[in-house]
Amino acid sequence: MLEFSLALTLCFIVLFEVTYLCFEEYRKRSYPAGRKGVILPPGSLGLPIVGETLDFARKKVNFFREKHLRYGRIFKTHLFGKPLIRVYGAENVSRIILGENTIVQSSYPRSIKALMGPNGLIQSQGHTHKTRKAILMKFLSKEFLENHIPAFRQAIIRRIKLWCERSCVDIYKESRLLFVELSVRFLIDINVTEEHILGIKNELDIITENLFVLPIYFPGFGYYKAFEAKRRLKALLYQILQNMGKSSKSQQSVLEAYGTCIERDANLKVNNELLDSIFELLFTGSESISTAGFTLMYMLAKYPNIMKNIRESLTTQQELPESPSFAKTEMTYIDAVVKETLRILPPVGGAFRTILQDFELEGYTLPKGWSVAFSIRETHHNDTHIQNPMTFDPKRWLTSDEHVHYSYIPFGGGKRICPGQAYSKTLLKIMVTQLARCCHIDIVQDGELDLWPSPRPKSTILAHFSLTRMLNQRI
Ligand code: HEM
Repeated sequence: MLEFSLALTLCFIVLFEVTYLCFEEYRKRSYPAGRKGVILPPGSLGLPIVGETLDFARKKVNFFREKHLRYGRIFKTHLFGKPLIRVYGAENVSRIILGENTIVQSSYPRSIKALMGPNGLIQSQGHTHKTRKAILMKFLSKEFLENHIPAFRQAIIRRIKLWCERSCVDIYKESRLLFVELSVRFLIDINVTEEHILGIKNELDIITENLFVLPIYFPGFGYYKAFEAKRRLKALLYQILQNMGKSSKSQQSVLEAYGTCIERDANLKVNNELLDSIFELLFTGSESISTAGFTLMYMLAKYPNIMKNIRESLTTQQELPESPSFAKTEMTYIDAVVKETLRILPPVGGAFRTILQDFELEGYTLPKGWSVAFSIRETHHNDTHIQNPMTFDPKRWLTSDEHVHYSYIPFGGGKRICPGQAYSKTLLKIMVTQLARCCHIDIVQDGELDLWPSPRPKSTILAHFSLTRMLNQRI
């Protein structure tokens, strides 16, 4: 009898959910139709509820490419249960970025929101977002980073030495390990053990692999695996934070900043909110930068002339990355290599927003309640302000004035601009400098790249690192 009532209740819940989804679907699809003057962007909303998600899952990046080729810079579709408008191009992107909190609001797919939890920066809005971000930006600023440059440099050199001792190296995997290590040491504690770093990296890997999945919390499903990995990771962080306190004051600062910001107990008492925030920072702080580290190493190995140019461009001053001038703003050849790699292979392909009120782009209405995504990758590859966009040419940033606002946006812009921009550029520059000064990189096993959700090898890419000069040597 009990089983029968349970089954009946379950049926009722499922029926209710399906009816609700159908109603929501109908409401969203029909919302703008029939209203005078409303012209929706071209494209198709596909099947009810699933929309065009299945087609997208099959084609990934080619899905967007094909649609943009067919419809131009703006089209409508229906992905992950929501109608979506996708745009690219400096003018469209700037309208969306600058419209934060007025016409649009930052939003992430449901699976990411649930994983990150409500306590972090990415889900906060308005005043809370502004305060948290200001504090974080201060501790990730160039000035603050300069104190840490010698420590970063040592950690990078140590990894490069290990790569040179091996016959070949999986550059994607090693880049992840390097940047997870740097994030953990910088954001949490310099003294974290190698074993803990490996543990954190393994859990982050599971989360990354299961980020864009159906939100089904049941053993065996990707969503469940990601949540379990987050639970284990938080337990690991708890252990590390409990044992902390012996590390240097400057190393505690990022943590302190976040702790204060969420009104943590003054003497480093670890609570769930703090763990969620540290988790978000660790995740965002190692995900995109390790992709950038991988693509940079790949480009350096693929284009030996770029390595040669970097070596030639290194003056004695620039060879010492711990010198303050390293973090200055003038464009050097190394800056240009980093910048061009982030342009041609942006680690974050685009960003999502929820539309708060109807507005127009290119003569089309973007209706309230729908999602809009601006594409960073398509803007970098197709924007008319950039000449020969598919050519990898770092020199373009030295010789011409190609930078038109919002045609180059690897870190986004406006209120939601990436707070890790200075941190990432500094670390990537140190890595490139050390590699160019002391190493020769040969690809031993090449392969194609997948661009969704971020650039990564379809199958393992192996490289051989050989020392051409002693690391750690100042000349
Ligand atoms: C090459 C490396 C990186 C790239 C290309 C990158 C890219 C981006 C982009 C495009 C956004 C904006 C998303 C949007 O507009 O919705 C963003 C946001 C964010 N990034 Fe990064 N990121 C990188 C490294 C980092 C690092 C190292 C950290 C942390 C230390 C970090 C933390 C964040 C956070 C917390 C946000 C959300 C900001 C907000 O909502 O206000 N990122 N990132």
